[in-house]
Amino acid sequence: MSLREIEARLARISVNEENLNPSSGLHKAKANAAPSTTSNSLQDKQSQQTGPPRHPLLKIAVHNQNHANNQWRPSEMPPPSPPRKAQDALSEQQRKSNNSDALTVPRSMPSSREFHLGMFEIGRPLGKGKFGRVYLAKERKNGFVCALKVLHKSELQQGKVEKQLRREIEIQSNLRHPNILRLFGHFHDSKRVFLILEFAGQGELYKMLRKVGRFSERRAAEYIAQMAAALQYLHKKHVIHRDIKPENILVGIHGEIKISDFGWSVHAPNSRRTTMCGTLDYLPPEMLNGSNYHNEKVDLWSLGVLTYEFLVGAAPFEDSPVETQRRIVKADMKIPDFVSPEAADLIKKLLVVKPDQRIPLDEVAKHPWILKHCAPKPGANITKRSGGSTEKSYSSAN
Ligand SMILES: Nc1ncnc2c1ncn2[C@@H]1O[C@H](COP(=O)(O)OP(=O)(O)OP(=O)(O)O)[C@@H](O)[C@H]1O
Repeated sequence: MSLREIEARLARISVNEENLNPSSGLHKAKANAAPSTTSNSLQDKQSQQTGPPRHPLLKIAVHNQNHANNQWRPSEMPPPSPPRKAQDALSEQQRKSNNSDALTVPRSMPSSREFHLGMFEIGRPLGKGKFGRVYLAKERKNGFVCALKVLHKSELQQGKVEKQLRREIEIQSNLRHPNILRLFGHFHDSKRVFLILEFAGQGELYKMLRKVGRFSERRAAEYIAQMAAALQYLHKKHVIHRDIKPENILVGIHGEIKISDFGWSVHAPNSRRTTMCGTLDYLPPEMLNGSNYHNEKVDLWSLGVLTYEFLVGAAPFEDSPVETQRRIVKADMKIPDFVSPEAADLIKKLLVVKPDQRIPLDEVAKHPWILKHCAPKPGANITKRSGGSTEKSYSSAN
Protein backbone atom coordinates (compact mmCIF):
# COMPACT_ATOMS: atom_id res chain seq x y z
CA MET A 1 0.00 0.00 0.00
CA SER A 2 1.48 3.34 -0.97
CA LEU A 3 1.64 6.34 1.30
CA ARG A 4 -0.89 8.04 -0.94
CA GLU A 5 -3.29 5.15 -0.45
CA ILE A 6 -2.79 5.28 3.30
CA GLU A 7 -3.36 9.01 3.23
CA ALA A 8 -6.53 8.53 1.19
CA ARG A 9 -7.75 5.88 3.61
CA LEU A 10 -6.99 8.03 6.58
CA ALA A 11 -8.90 10.86 5.06
CA ARG A 12 -11.92 8.58 5.08
CA ILE A 13 -11.61 7.23 8.57
CA SER A 14 -13.48 8.64 11.46
CA VAL A 15 -13.20 8.17 15.14
CA ASN A 16 -15.00 5.06 16.12
CA GLU A 17 -14.97 4.83 19.88
CA GLU A 18 -17.29 1.87 19.50
CA ASN A 19 -14.33 -0.10 18.19
CA LEU A 20 -12.59 0.45 21.47
CA ASN A 21 -15.47 -0.53 23.63
CA PRO A 22 -14.84 -3.82 25.43
CA SER A 23 -18.37 -4.99 24.73
CA SER A 24 -18.01 -4.35 21.02
CA GLY A 25 -15.85 -7.26 20.23
CA LEU A 26 -12.48 -7.26 21.93
CA HIS A 27 -11.99 -10.95 22.28
CA LYS A 28 -12.26 -12.31 25.77
CA ALA A 29 -9.02 -13.50 27.33
CA LYS A 30 -8.98 -17.18 27.83
CA ALA A 31 -9.03 -18.41 31.39
CA ASN A 32 -5.61 -19.95 30.96
CA ALA A 33 -4.02 -17.40 28.73
CA ALA A 34 -0.88 -17.15 30.85
CA PRO A 35 2.37 -17.59 28.96
CA SER A 36 2.84 -21.01 30.48
CA THR A 37 -0.32 -22.32 28.84
CA THR A 38 -0.70 -20.36 25.68
CA SER A 39 -1.04 -23.11 23.17
CA ASN A 40 -4.78 -22.61 22.70
CA SER A 41 -4.58 -18.92 22.17
CA LEU A 42 -1.59 -19.31 19.93
CA GLN A 43 -3.49 -21.77 17.85
CA ASP A 44 -6.36 -19.32 17.72
CA LYS A 45 -3.95 -16.80 16.36
CA GLN A 46 -2.58 -19.25 13.85
CA SER A 47 -6.02 -20.08 12.64
CA GLN A 48 -6.42 -16.44 11.70
CA GLN A 49 -3.25 -16.56 9.68
CA THR A 50 -2.75 -17.62 6.13
CA GLY A 51 -1.67 -21.17 5.50
CA PRO A 52 -1.64 -24.28 7.59
CA PRO A 53 -1.29 -23.98 11.34
CA ARG A 54 2.27 -24.14 12.58
CA HIS A 55 3.47 -26.97 14.74
CA PRO A 56 1.83 -26.85 18.18
CA LEU A 57 3.64 -24.22 20.10
CA LEU A 58 4.93 -24.22 23.59
CA LYS A 59 5.66 -21.36 25.86
CA ILE A 60 6.98 -22.22 29.26
CA ALA A 61 7.58 -19.64 31.93
CA VAL A 62 9.63 -20.87 34.83
CA HIS A 63 9.13 -17.58 36.63
CA ASN A 64 5.43 -17.85 37.11
CA GLN A 65 4.66 -15.24 39.69
CA ASN A 66 1.30 -14.68 41.20
CA HIS A 67 -0.09 -11.40 40.00
CA ALA A 68 -3.57 -11.95 41.35
CA ASN A 69 -3.60 -8.63 43.17
CA ASN A 70 -1.56 -6.79 40.66
CA GLN A 71 -3.61 -3.86 39.41
CA TRP A 72 -2.53 -1.39 36.77
CA ARG A 73 -2.02 1.86 38.56
CA PRO A 74 -0.39 4.97 37.23
CA SER A 75 2.51 4.54 39.64
CA GLU A 76 3.22 1.14 38.13
CA MET A 77 3.36 2.31 34.58
CA PRO A 78 6.84 2.39 33.10
CA PRO A 79 8.21 5.92 33.12
CA PRO A 80 7.12 7.88 30.08
CA SER A 81 9.80 8.72 27.59
CA PRO A 82 10.98 12.34 27.78
CA PRO A 83 8.93 14.67 25.57
CA ARG A 84 11.91 15.78 23.55
CA LYS A 85 12.81 12.26 22.55
CA ALA A 86 9.26 11.39 21.57
CA GLN A 87 9.14 14.46 19.38
CA ASP A 88 12.47 13.72 17.71
CA ALA A 89 11.61 10.12 17.16
CA LEU A 90 8.29 10.80 15.56
CA SER A 91 9.64 13.50 13.34
CA GLU A 92 12.50 11.31 12.29
CA GLN A 93 10.15 8.42 11.64
CA GLN A 94 7.89 10.52 9.50
CA ARG A 95 10.83 11.97 7.58
CA LYS A 96 12.16 8.48 6.93
CA SER A 97 9.01 6.83 5.82
CA ASN A 98 7.77 9.71 3.77
CA ASN A 99 9.24 11.06 0.64
CA SER A 100 7.85 13.88 -1.42
CA ASP A 101 4.33 12.60 -0.91
CA ALA A 102 4.77 12.99 2.79
CA LEU A 103 2.14 12.91 5.44
CA THR A 104 2.33 15.84 7.76
CA VAL A 105 5.49 15.79 9.82
CA PRO A 106 4.58 16.41 13.44
CA ARG A 107 6.10 19.59 14.77
CA SER A 108 5.39 19.02 18.41
CA MET A 109 4.46 15.84 20.12
CA PRO A 110 3.23 15.71 23.65
CA SER A 111 5.01 13.63 26.23
CA SER A 112 3.67 10.19 27.07
CA ARG A 113 2.07 11.68 30.15
CA GLU A 114 -0.07 13.88 27.92
CA PHE A 115 -1.22 11.18 25.50
CA HIS A 116 -4.90 10.32 25.64
CA LEU A 117 -7.39 8.57 23.38
CA GLY A 118 -9.10 11.76 22.22
CA MET A 119 -5.91 12.79 20.47
CA PHE A 120 -6.27 10.02 17.91
CA GLU A 121 -8.59 9.32 15.02
CA ILE A 122 -9.08 5.60 15.03
CA GLY A 123 -9.09 3.84 11.70
CA ARG A 124 -9.44 0.29 10.51
CA PRO A 125 -8.44 -2.66 12.68
CA LEU A 126 -5.01 -3.94 11.73
CA GLY A 127 -5.22 -7.17 13.63
CA LYS A 128 -5.96 -8.97 16.80
CA GLY A 129 -3.53 -10.55 19.24
CA LYS A 130 -3.99 -12.61 22.36
CA PHE A 131 -4.67 -9.63 24.57
CA GLY A 132 -5.96 -6.88 22.39
CA ARG A 133 -6.63 -5.31 19.06
CA VAL A 134 -4.47 -3.04 16.96
CA TYR A 135 -5.94 -0.13 14.96
CA LEU A 136 -4.55 2.21 12.38
CA ALA A 137 -4.66 5.64 13.96
CA LYS A 138 -3.80 9.23 13.19
CA GLU A 139 -2.81 11.80 15.73
CA ARG A 140 -5.26 14.63 15.17
CA LYS A 141 -3.04 17.61 15.74
CA ASN A 142 0.00 16.64 13.73
CA GLY A 143 -1.42 13.98 11.49
CA PHE A 144 1.18 11.35 12.17
CA VAL A 145 0.09 7.84 11.41
CA CYS A 146 0.65 5.06 13.89
CA ALA A 147 -0.73 1.75 15.08
CA LEU A 148 -2.64 1.94 18.34
CA LYS A 149 -2.66 -1.27 20.35
CA VAL A 150 -5.48 -1.51 22.86
CA LEU A 151 -5.12 -3.94 25.74
CA HIS A 152 -7.69 -4.53 28.44
CA LYS A 153 -6.33 -4.44 31.94
CA SER A 154 -8.71 -7.14 33.11
CA GLU A 155 -7.47 -9.46 30.37
CA LEU A 156 -3.85 -8.67 31.12
CA GLN A 157 -4.51 -9.43 34.74
CA GLN A 158 -6.36 -12.62 33.97
CA GLY A 159 -3.54 -13.74 31.72
CA LYS A 160 -0.96 -12.75 34.36
CA VAL A 161 1.02 -10.78 31.81
CA GLU A 162 1.10 -7.32 33.37
CA LYS A 163 4.72 -7.72 34.38
CA GLN A 164 5.60 -8.99 30.93
CA LEU A 165 3.87 -5.99 29.34
CA ARG A 166 5.64 -3.56 31.62
CA ARG A 167 8.95 -5.08 30.65
CA GLU A 168 7.98 -5.00 26.97
CA ILE A 169 7.13 -1.31 27.21
CA GLU A 170 10.24 -0.48 29.15
CA ILE A 171 12.52 -2.25 26.69
CA GLN A 172 10.83 -1.41 23.40
CA SER A 173 10.36 2.27 24.10
CA ASN A 174 14.12 2.66 24.43
CA LEU A 175 15.00 1.06 21.12
CA ARG A 176 15.73 3.03 17.98
CA HIS A 177 16.71 1.03 14.94
CA PRO A 178 15.29 1.00 11.39
CA ASN A 179 14.53 -2.72 11.70
CA ILE A 180 12.93 -2.61 15.13
CA LEU A 181 9.32 -1.51 15.52
CA ARG A 182 9.21 1.76 17.45
CA LEU A 183 7.09 2.15 20.51
CA PHE A 184 6.49 5.90 20.65
CA GLY A 185 4.59 6.00 23.88
CA HIS A 186 1.80 4.60 25.96
CA PHE A 187 -1.08 5.77 28.09
CA HIS A 188 -3.95 4.21 29.91
CA ASP A 189 -7.41 4.84 31.25
CA SER A 190 -9.25 3.01 33.96
CA LYS A 191 -9.80 -0.11 31.85
CA ARG A 192 -7.31 -0.13 29.04
CA VAL A 193 -3.64 0.29 28.22
CA PHE A 194 -2.80 1.89 24.85
CA LEU A 195 0.49 1.43 23.05
CA ILE A 196 1.41 3.93 20.33
CA LEU A 197 3.38 1.89 17.84
CA GLU A 198 5.06 2.61 14.56
CA PHE A 199 2.74 1.56 11.73
CA ALA A 200 4.20 -1.31 9.72
CA GLY A 201 2.53 -0.64 6.37
CA GLN A 202 3.03 -4.04 4.77
CA GLY A 203 1.87 -6.09 7.74
CA GLU A 204 3.02 -9.48 8.86
CA LEU A 205 6.05 -11.26 7.44
CA TYR A 206 4.57 -14.59 8.49
CA LYS A 207 1.60 -14.07 6.18
CA MET A 208 3.88 -13.10 3.29
CA LEU A 209 5.96 -16.22 3.82
CA ARG A 210 2.93 -18.48 3.97
CA LYS A 211 1.55 -16.88 0.83
CA VAL A 212 4.66 -17.48 -1.27
CA GLY A 213 5.74 -20.70 0.46
CA ARG A 214 9.38 -19.70 0.63
CA PHE A 215 11.44 -16.63 -0.17
CA SER A 216 14.01 -16.27 -2.90
CA GLU A 217 17.63 -16.41 -1.74
CA ARG A 218 18.02 -12.71 -2.39
CA ARG A 219 14.97 -11.73 -0.44
CA ALA A 220 15.86 -14.09 2.43
CA ALA A 221 19.44 -12.77 2.53
CA GLU A 222 18.28 -9.18 2.66
CA TYR A 223 15.88 -9.95 5.49
CA ILE A 224 18.56 -11.87 7.40
CA ALA A 225 21.02 -9.00 6.94
CA GLN A 226 18.42 -6.65 8.44
CA MET A 227 17.72 -9.10 11.26
CA ALA A 228 21.43 -9.42 12.02
CA ALA A 229 21.82 -5.62 12.12
CA ALA A 230 18.84 -5.28 14.47
CA LEU A 231 20.00 -8.10 16.74
CA GLN A 232 23.48 -6.63 16.87
CA TYR A 233 21.94 -3.37 18.03
CA LEU A 234 19.83 -5.19 20.64
CA HIS A 235 22.72 -7.23 21.98
CA LYS A 236 24.90 -4.14 22.26
CA LYS A 237 22.18 -2.77 24.49
CA HIS A 238 22.15 -6.07 26.42
CA VAL A 239 18.69 -6.91 25.23
CA ILE A 240 17.96 -10.52 24.27
CA HIS A 241 14.81 -10.89 22.20
CA ARG A 242 14.28 -14.63 22.85
CA ASP A 243 11.28 -15.01 20.57
CA ILE A 244 12.53 -14.40 17.06
CA LYS A 245 10.21 -16.04 14.51
CA PRO A 246 8.30 -14.88 11.43
CA GLU A 247 5.15 -14.22 13.49
CA ASN A 248 7.03 -11.53 15.41
CA ILE A 249 8.31 -9.67 12.39
CA LEU A 250 6.34 -6.95 10.65
CA VAL A 251 7.16 -5.28 7.35
CA GLY A 252 7.45 -1.54 6.89
CA ILE A 253 6.08 0.52 4.06
CA HIS A 254 9.31 0.19 2.08
CA GLY A 255 9.51 -3.57 2.57
CA GLU A 256 11.99 -3.34 5.41
CA ILE A 257 11.53 -5.69 8.31
CA LYS A 258 10.59 -4.54 11.79
CA ILE A 259 11.16 -6.82 14.75
CA SER A 260 8.21 -6.55 17.08
CA ASP A 261 6.80 -8.32 20.11
CA PHE A 262 9.28 -7.80 22.89
CA GLY A 263 7.09 -9.72 25.34
CA TRP A 264 9.75 -12.32 25.95
CA SER A 265 12.75 -10.03 25.72
CA VAL A 266 14.99 -9.36 28.68
CA HIS A 267 17.56 -6.83 29.61
CA ALA A 268 20.35 -9.14 30.61
CA PRO A 269 23.58 -7.43 31.54
CA ASN A 270 24.72 -10.54 33.38
CA SER A 271 23.41 -12.93 30.73
CA ARG A 272 22.09 -15.34 33.28
CA ARG A 273 18.50 -16.29 32.66
CA THR A 274 16.46 -19.19 33.86
CA THR A 275 13.20 -18.61 32.03
CA MET A 276 12.28 -20.97 29.25
CA CYS A 277 10.39 -19.03 26.67
CA GLY A 278 9.72 -18.73 23.00
CA THR A 279 8.23 -21.13 20.53
CA LEU A 280 9.14 -24.81 20.44
CA ASP A 281 10.28 -24.86 16.81
CA TYR A 282 12.62 -21.97 17.58
CA LEU A 283 13.88 -23.02 21.02
CA PRO A 284 17.64 -23.47 21.21
CA PRO A 285 19.25 -26.58 22.70
CA GLU A 286 20.48 -24.72 25.79
CA MET A 287 16.88 -23.99 26.76
CA LEU A 288 15.92 -27.63 26.36
CA ASN A 289 18.83 -29.49 27.88
CA GLY A 290 18.06 -28.70 31.48
CA SER A 291 20.84 -26.16 31.95
CA ASN A 292 19.53 -23.06 33.68
CA TYR A 293 21.78 -20.76 31.72
CA HIS A 294 21.34 -18.99 28.45
CA ASN A 295 22.52 -15.74 26.99
CA GLU A 296 22.14 -13.60 23.86
CA LYS A 297 23.36 -16.51 21.72
CA VAL A 298 19.80 -17.89 21.84
CA ASP A 299 18.93 -15.23 19.26
CA LEU A 300 21.66 -16.57 16.95
CA TRP A 301 20.06 -19.99 17.03
CA SER A 302 16.67 -18.45 16.22
CA LEU A 303 18.28 -16.53 13.37
CA GLY A 304 19.48 -19.86 11.97
CA VAL A 305 15.97 -21.33 12.26
CA LEU A 306 14.58 -18.21 10.61
CA THR A 307 17.06 -18.40 7.72
CA TYR A 308 16.09 -22.01 7.17
CA GLU A 309 12.35 -21.26 7.34
CA PHE A 310 12.66 -18.34 4.91
CA LEU A 311 14.40 -20.56 2.36
CA VAL A 312 12.60 -23.84 2.89
CA GLY A 313 9.16 -22.70 4.01
CA ALA A 314 9.15 -24.79 7.20
CA ALA A 315 11.22 -24.78 10.36
CA PRO A 316 14.17 -27.22 10.40
CA PHE A 317 13.09 -29.30 13.39
CA GLU A 318 9.36 -29.36 12.72
CA ASP A 319 8.07 -32.70 13.94
CA SER A 320 6.02 -34.09 16.81
CA PRO A 321 6.81 -32.12 20.00
CA VAL A 322 8.96 -34.92 21.44
CA GLU A 323 10.83 -35.45 18.18
CA THR A 324 11.32 -31.72 17.70
CA GLN A 325 13.02 -31.48 21.08
CA ARG A 326 15.13 -34.55 20.41
CA ARG A 327 16.25 -33.14 17.09
CA ILE A 328 16.95 -29.66 18.43
CA VAL A 329 19.38 -30.85 21.09
CA LYS A 330 21.36 -32.63 18.36
CA ALA A 331 20.85 -29.94 15.70
CA ASP A 332 19.50 -32.81 13.62
CA MET A 333 18.25 -31.22 10.40
CA LYS A 334 18.31 -31.79 6.70
CA ILE A 335 18.87 -28.87 4.39
CA PRO A 336 17.17 -29.50 1.02
CA ASP A 337 19.32 -29.50 -2.10
CA PHE A 338 17.60 -26.44 -3.57
CA VAL A 339 19.19 -24.29 -0.83
CA SER A 340 22.44 -22.81 -2.13
CA PRO A 341 25.70 -24.03 -0.57
CA GLU A 342 26.42 -20.51 0.78
CA ALA A 343 23.04 -20.30 2.51
CA ALA A 344 23.42 -23.84 3.86
CA ASP A 345 26.82 -22.87 5.23
CA LEU A 346 25.37 -19.93 7.16
CA ILE A 347 22.50 -22.04 8.52
CA LYS A 348 24.96 -24.67 9.72
CA LYS A 349 27.12 -22.02 11.36
CA LEU A 350 24.15 -20.59 13.24
CA LEU A 351 22.48 -23.86 14.21
CA VAL A 352 25.37 -25.07 16.34
CA VAL A 353 24.49 -26.81 19.58
CA LYS A 354 27.23 -25.10 21.59
CA PRO A 355 26.16 -21.45 21.93
CA ASP A 356 29.72 -20.09 21.96
CA GLN A 357 30.51 -21.75 18.67
CA ARG A 358 27.72 -20.05 16.75
CA ILE A 359 28.86 -17.54 14.16
CA PRO A 360 28.77 -14.04 15.69
CA LEU A 361 26.47 -11.39 14.26
CA ASP A 362 29.23 -9.22 12.81
CA GLU A 363 30.39 -12.25 10.84
CA VAL A 364 26.85 -12.99 9.71
CA ALA A 365 26.82 -9.55 8.09
CA LYS A 366 30.05 -10.42 6.23
CA HIS A 367 29.10 -13.97 5.34
CA PRO A 368 29.52 -14.77 1.60
CA TRP A 369 25.78 -15.51 1.24
CA ILE A 370 24.87 -12.11 2.64
CA LEU A 371 27.55 -10.32 0.64
CA LYS A 372 26.46 -12.05 -2.56
CA HIS A 373 22.90 -10.77 -2.24
CA CYS A 374 23.27 -7.62 -0.19
CA ALA A 375 26.64 -6.16 -1.20
CA PRO A 376 26.36 -2.43 -0.52
CA LYS A 377 24.92 -0.97 -3.68
CA PRO A 378 25.63 2.50 -4.94
CA GLY A 379 23.49 4.72 -2.77
CA ALA A 380 23.25 2.17 0.05
CA ASN A 381 22.09 4.02 3.10
CA ILE A 382 24.32 4.67 6.02
CA THR A 383 21.83 6.33 8.28
CA LYS A 384 22.89 8.71 10.98
CA ARG A 385 20.89 7.77 14.00
CA SER A 386 19.60 10.24 16.52
CA GLY A 387 21.87 8.77 19.20
CA GLY A 388 24.93 9.71 17.12
CA SER A 389 25.75 6.16 16.04
CA THR A 390 25.53 5.05 12.44
CA GLU A 391 23.43 2.11 11.34
CA LYS A 392 23.78 0.46 8.00
CA SER A 393 20.37 0.00 6.47
CA TYR A 394 20.00 -2.65 3.86
CA SER A 395 17.61 -2.20 1.04
CA SER A 396 14.66 -4.52 1.14
CA ALA A 397 13.72 -7.04 -1.45
CA ASN A 398 10.19 -7.50 -2.59
N1 LIG B 1 2.56 -1.77 14.31
C1 LIG B 1 1.76 -2.47 13.54
N2 LIG B 1 1.58 -2.12 12.26
C2 LIG B 1 0.76 -2.85 11.45
N3 LIG B 1 0.07 -3.93 11.87
C3 LIG B 1 0.20 -4.32 13.14
C4 LIG B 1 1.05 -3.60 14.04
N4 LIG B 1 1.00 -4.21 15.24
C5 LIG B 1 0.17 -5.23 15.10
N5 LIG B 1 -0.31 -5.32 13.85
C6 LIG B 1 -1.26 -6.33 13.34
O1 LIG B 1 -2.12 -6.66 14.40
C7 LIG B 1 -1.99 -8.04 14.72
C8 LIG B 1 -2.13 -8.22 16.21
O2 LIG B 1 -1.01 -7.65 16.81
P1 LIG B 1 -0.65 -7.92 18.32
O3 LIG B 1 0.65 -7.28 18.60
O4 LIG B 1 -1.79 -7.58 19.20
O5 LIG B 1 -0.60 -9.45 18.45
P2 LIG B 1 0.45 -10.47 17.94
O6 LIG B 1 1.83 -9.96 18.09
O7 LIG B 1 0.07 -10.90 16.57
O8 LIG B 1 0.13 -11.63 18.91
P3 LIG B 1 0.43 -11.76 20.42
O9 LIG B 1 -0.82 -11.35 21.08
O10 LIG B 1 0.73 -13.19 20.48
O11 LIG B 1 1.60 -10.92 20.79
C9 LIG B 1 -0.66 -8.46 14.16
O12 LIG B 1 -0.63 -9.83 13.88
C10 LIG B 1 -0.55 -7.58 12.92
O13 LIG B 1 -1.26 -8.15 11.85
